[in-house]
Amino acid sequence: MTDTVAATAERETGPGPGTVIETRGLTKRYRGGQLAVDGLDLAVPAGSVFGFLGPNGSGKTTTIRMLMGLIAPTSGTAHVLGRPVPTAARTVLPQVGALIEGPALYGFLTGRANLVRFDSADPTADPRTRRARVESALDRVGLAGAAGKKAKAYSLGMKQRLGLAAALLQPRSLLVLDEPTNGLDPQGMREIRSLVRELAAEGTTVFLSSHLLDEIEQVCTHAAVMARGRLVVQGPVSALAAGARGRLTVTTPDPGEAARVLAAHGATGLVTDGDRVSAEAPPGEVELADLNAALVRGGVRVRAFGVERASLEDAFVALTGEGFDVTG
Ligand SMILES: Nc1ncnc2c1ncn2[C@@H]1O[C@H](COP(=O)(O)OP(=O)(O)OP(=O)(O)O)[C@@H](O)[C@H]1O
Repeated sequence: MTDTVAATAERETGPGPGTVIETRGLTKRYRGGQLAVDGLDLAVPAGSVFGFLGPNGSGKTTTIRMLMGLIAPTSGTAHVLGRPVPTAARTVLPQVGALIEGPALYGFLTGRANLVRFDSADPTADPRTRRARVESALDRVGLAGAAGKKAKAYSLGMKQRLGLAAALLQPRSLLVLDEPTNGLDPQGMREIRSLVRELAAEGTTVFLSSHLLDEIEQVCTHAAVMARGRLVVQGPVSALAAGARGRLTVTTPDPGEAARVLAAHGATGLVTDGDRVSAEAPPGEVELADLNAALVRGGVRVRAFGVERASLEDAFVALTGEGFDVTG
């Protein structure tokens, strides 16, 4: 209700003060005719870690490229930090750190020398304080020890961190990261995720795309879900997951009987897997204790009984009717 009122007010006055990225009807049709992004209305709140989630090909990179002024939308509008893009891209983008499609590094230069190069390419960067900025960015991403090595000797994770260091040479109000953990090993993923959390704790809004649901659940406060170029849903991660009901799971040596009793009590979506029987969690008015009592009355020996919290994956499946490639 409140959201509707706020959304209406926003529509009349342009982007809200607390919104760092906002799009209206943003659409991109590539020259070949492919409709990559279709009428996208995105609202990224300031201070959020915003996950832009969707399977490969759902339009995430195309959206990010429009937000960064790299390609023009076919129709619709986009505002970044309150300014329209691509029109105001030159004034707004210096405040945005971006890591898109892997950093452009020179393999024959050291990590440090790569950063010096990035910093020198920034006309607003004072050369007298360059060294300090570079060292602080290296330190920030945990590369101070490896700064003297050539970039071609870096692991993928280190290259990704060097790219982030480049994005962090200047203080940024917004970081836009396209699949920042793609191709990284679990350790590399953990490092990037903890860095994202640290940056967010300092007040930087982070917008990151991912096709990994568990990643979004681990680091993001908010998320938008894309499927085939369209926005499926957006909002706080907790609310998205809560939108899907969890699953009731019974562990028992009598799974056949348990399934029969649950079905007799109206349970739907029954799945039996060894000694575990699960079903859609019943609606709120059904008292779980009564269901458990019915199982016991029916002669089912219950080892464990409970409702598992719904995950964002459950929400995605419920919303799109599609499975999700969770492991990448
Ligand atoms: N330059 C292009 N010309 C034509 N079609 C394109 C172009 N770039 C992307 N597409 C198509 O647009 C759709 C959306 O692609 P996009 O790269 O934005 O998705 P994505 O969600 O970022 O996926 P991925 O993670 O695989 O990059 C896909 O069907 C893709 O094939």
